[in-house]
Amino acid sequence: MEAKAYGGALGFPSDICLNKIGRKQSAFATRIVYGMKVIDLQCRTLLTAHKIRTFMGLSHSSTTFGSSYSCASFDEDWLLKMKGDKISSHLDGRSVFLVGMMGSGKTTVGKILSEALGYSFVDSDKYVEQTIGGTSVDHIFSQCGENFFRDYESEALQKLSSMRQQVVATGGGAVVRPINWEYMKQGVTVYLDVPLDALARRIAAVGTESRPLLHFDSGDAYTKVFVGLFTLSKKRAQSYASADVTVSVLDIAAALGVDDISDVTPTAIAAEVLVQVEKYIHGNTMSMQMFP
Ligand SMILES: Nc1ncnc2c1ncn2[C@@H]1O[C@H](COP(=O)(O)OP(=O)(O)OP(=O)(O)O)[C@@H](O)[C@H]1O
Ligand SMILES: O=C(O)C1=C[C@@H](O)[C@@H](O)[C@H](O)C1
Repeated sequence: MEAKAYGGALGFPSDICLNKIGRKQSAFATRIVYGMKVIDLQCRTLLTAHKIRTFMGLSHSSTTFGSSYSCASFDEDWLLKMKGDKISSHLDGRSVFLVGMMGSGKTTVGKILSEALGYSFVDSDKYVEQTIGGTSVDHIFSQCGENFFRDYESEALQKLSSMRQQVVATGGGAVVRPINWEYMKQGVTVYLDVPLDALARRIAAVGTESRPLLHFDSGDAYTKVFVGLFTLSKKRAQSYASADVTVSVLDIAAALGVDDISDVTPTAIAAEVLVQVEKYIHGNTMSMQMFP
């Protein structure tokens, strides 16, 4: 959706994608990325984005980049990249492991995050599938059982933990084996905390074919998925809490002032991950300085 915003007041035309939510998200990304310099940066960013687009011959389009979410606009991506470059240097090559329930956005957010950090993206479920000759997770579960899958999952995490500069989207159940934490803690672990209701809505919408622990034969998809997720989350809550960093989508929605958390874009979540990872790294550095 196109909208004249900000730019007009500055004396240049703006066609940046800013609908009602998009405007809030864009402001939010700016705010959380750069703290107090909000207004100044919004203006500079939009001006820069405008200049770059003019240079690229895009000044009359409402192009969005890298995402099917219409609010992930050019300025957000640019800000995210700036922030990602900074955090990347602090991470010193350490990987980021995203943990969370099925459907929490580890893959979607992880891809955005990896681009911002200049890291590779790996999906540990896909890694396991490739190791076992392209067999799907669903097929592995049905033919060989969950334990068989978990063994390969642990092996995958061990291998991935020895690599650097990767954003790893782990399987939803990777947190249940304590040994996996030893592997993942070679990097920074981030828990994406999304309410079960939103997860159930997302998963019911796409189906459960690729999610063997949530299979159902018939009936109301949402309710069955919700009940399945509820049971799993009860068992896993403590494990997820072991992550170095928690990013709560509810908190982001509250900061944005939006009622429906489905209005919180993956880009806004990725931005918040960067902010929380930075805090975590600084906290660790400070305590190392205080207690040498
Ligand atoms: N912030 C978001 N808002 C709305 N939908 C989202 C958001 N993030 C992810 N989704 C959608 O939710 C579904 C699940 O996302 P994704 O595959 O990234 O989750 P996941 O944590 O990797 O899941 P799994 O562990 O089952 O592989 C996808 O259809 C995706 O498009
Ligand atoms: O939550 C889980 O236990 C799972 C999540 C998926 O990512 C897959 O790893 C598999 O379907 C199991």
